[in-house]
Amino acid sequence: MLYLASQSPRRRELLARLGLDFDVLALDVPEQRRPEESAEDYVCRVAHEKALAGLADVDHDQEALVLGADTEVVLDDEVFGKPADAADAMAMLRRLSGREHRVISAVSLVSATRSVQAVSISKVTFAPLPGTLMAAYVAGGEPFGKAGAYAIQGGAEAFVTRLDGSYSGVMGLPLQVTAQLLASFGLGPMAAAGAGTTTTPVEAP
Ligand SMILES: Cc1cn([C@H]2C[C@H](O)[C@@H](COP(=O)(O)OP(=O)(O)OP(=O)(O)O)O2)c(=O)[nH]c1=O
Repeated sequence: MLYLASQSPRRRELLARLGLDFDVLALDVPEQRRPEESAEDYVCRVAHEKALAGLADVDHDQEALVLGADTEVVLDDEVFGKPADAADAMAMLRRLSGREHRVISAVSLVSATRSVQAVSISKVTFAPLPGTLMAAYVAGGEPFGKAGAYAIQGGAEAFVTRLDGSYSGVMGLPLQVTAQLLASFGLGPMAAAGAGTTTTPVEAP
């Protein structure tokens, strides 16, 4: 059985697009970057910890395959997670306004015997955002529960002047690399098609 170790409705919606049956596990894994840890290492570690926590949760199922993912917005080397409150959301949007940032999304897939992971890094550029626009966006509530205080799949699509990378990755689950990871377990559209891969999933430590 495939399990999605995530409370994110976006991840549920995106994974469903691959046409697989899966169950959702509600877990709460702490997200705290370690001193000296690079942004990319941090995102990969958290995705892997979510998958491992999910695997522990379904230890009754010997056939379990668990997918964990993490998404963070990174400006220079600063990681923007989900905003704590409206002031925090405003501060993040002000920093992102008129600049390019990265969105790092990592995916980890674990079974009792094997684990693989992949990371997707997208570059997103925001137009300069008027203060009134940011204030209205925050007041509308969309920033909450979203890394970097925005949703590309929502009103923030109008902020984006350039996206270089994976739209689904920015939304929370990069579907191309996810399909590749699933194919390495013989699942999903890329396995069914016997498709070649452009990125080799790496065995997780
Ligand atoms: C940048 C961006 C993020 N997001 C969301 C995706 C994720 O849900 C969230 C990043 O937080 P995460 O900590 O990656 O995920 P989560 O806490 O929502 O869910 P879980 O840990 O249970 O898997 O931000 C968008 O929906 N749209 C966007 O454009």
